[in-house]
Amino acid sequence: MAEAAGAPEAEAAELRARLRAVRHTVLVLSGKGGVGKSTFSALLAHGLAADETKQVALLDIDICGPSIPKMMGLEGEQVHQSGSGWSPVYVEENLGVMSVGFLLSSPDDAVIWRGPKKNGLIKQFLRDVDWGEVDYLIVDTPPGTSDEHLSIVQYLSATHIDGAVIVTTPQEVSLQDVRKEINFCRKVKLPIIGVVENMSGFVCPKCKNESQIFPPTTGGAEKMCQNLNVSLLGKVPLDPQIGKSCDRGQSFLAEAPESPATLSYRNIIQRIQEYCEQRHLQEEKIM
Ligand SMILES: Nc1ncnc2c1ncn2[C@@H]1O[C@H](COP(=O)(O)OP(=O)(O)OP(=O)(O)O)[C@@H](O)[C@H]1O
Ligand code: SF4
Repeated sequence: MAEAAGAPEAEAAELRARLRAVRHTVLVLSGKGGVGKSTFSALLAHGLAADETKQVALLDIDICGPSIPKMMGLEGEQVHQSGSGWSPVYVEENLGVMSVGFLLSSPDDAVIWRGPKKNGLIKQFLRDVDWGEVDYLIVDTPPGTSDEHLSIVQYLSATHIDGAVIVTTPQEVSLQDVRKEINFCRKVKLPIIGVVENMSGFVCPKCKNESQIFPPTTGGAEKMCQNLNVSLLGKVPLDPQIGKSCDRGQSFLAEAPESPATLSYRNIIQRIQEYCEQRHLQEEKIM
């Protein structure tokens, strides 16, 4: 990736110093709102942190609608300042979270900020949060391709990004926006780890029969991924328990280990880990 496009060298050096101990960075994107991107980011973080030998960080840059504090059971928490920067809020010893939600006096406070102020905050999150040694930094972004996306890609290009995961539903309206998202990634040279089709059918908990709630009109994410030469990481079925667990701030993966949605999540998380490890090995070979 082009070195720190948009970030002057001194700034890039500061970011590199701060994020030096981050091994892998994964951005979570979606074309549309409400497709389950923040849920995916939260469960990806939980799933990775289930391995106690891994240190995981979750950064929520959805500045106008931060939902991560509630999903991670951290509502009402505040950011603490230490000598070495802002301290993340920890869910577990190996799972730290930073969100603009921790800076708001009430969860209902609307954050209506203009581009430069949002960009300033994103930079501050990357430069000032003391994550320590981290195996995976997961970044939950706002829907679409906005100023925040450009900023985070520009700032993180000072270090490195393993790639992006794009979350969609099978509906054509959502898939259309994913195509835009893929074009954005290609334009800014952000590698695409793959696409996740969320809310992909419903497995009846009683009879295990699968129904399609959002019938895809053009072959769904699978066909789109084939056409655009992007990996489909997996399909996550609808499960009403996901919303309930998230609203309670609990990990759905731990609460419903046998659910088809959990099994699908586990496969997807494993594929993301394999991708990141592979990329790391390739980078080591180049260096
Ligand atoms: N597979 C699923 N089955 C059932 N409900 C789901 C599933 N995935 C997400 N949800 C629910 O869908 C709703 C929207 O999810 P979420 O907030 O993660 O979307 P989002 O894409 O991050 O939205 P936004 O970008 O607008 O914040 C939530 O209530 C969540 O619990
Ligand atoms: S088959 Fe249909 S009605 Fe019967 S239990 Fe399953 S989802 Fe419910």
